[in-house]
Amino acid sequence: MTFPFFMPPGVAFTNGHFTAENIITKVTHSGDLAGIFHDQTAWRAIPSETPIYQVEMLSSAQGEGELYVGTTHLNPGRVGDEFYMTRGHFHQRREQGEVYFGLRGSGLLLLQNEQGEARLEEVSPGSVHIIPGLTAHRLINTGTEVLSALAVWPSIAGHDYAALAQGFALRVVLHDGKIQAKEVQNG
Ligand SMILES: O=P(O)(O)OC[C@H]1O[C@](O)(CO)[C@@H](O)[C@@H]1O
Ligand SMILES: [Fe+2]
Repeated sequence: MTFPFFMPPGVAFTNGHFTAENIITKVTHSGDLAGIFHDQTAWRAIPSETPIYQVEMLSSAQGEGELYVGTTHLNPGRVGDEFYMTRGHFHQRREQGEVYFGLRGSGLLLLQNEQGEARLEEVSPGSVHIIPGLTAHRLINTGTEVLSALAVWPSIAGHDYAALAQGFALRVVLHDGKIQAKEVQNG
């Protein structure tokens, strides 16, 4: 399924018209991602206020059956040989899934189940991704422009970062000019 439309950053479609008042914007900087990237020396060399990604979401209702919608804009870049990525999370309510729609740029969606089995899906304009329940997810920008993806998820899902304190089972790096997924031995 390919969507012909592209929602520019900072403007959202709600109740049949575009408004900007009811958007919540959260920027994640390099300094917010301690321990996330493999090469800690390279990470420390990046100014902590360097923006890595920004999430704009609609301040919709909370509660059973309610949905959040948000767009993640992930900058291009690497920490050492590892591509910029989101922190990644399971949902607090593990059984809750999520849908991603690729809007701009090119990258990967890293999906990992509770048994530690990981897989990657390519994200590009028009791509659609079903994130099943019980599955951690992380967006990775392997391109040279901003990677933008719209996400829809249940407002009761919540974010469990602690469950991934050991990190994901795969890291995506640039090696000999090629994008490579490397298995992480010690998690
Ligand atoms: O919370 P993370 O792992 O930094 O991911 C960024 C955002 O991506 C989403 O999964 C979709 O926008 C949000 O729930 C999340 O806050
Ligand atoms: Fe999520």
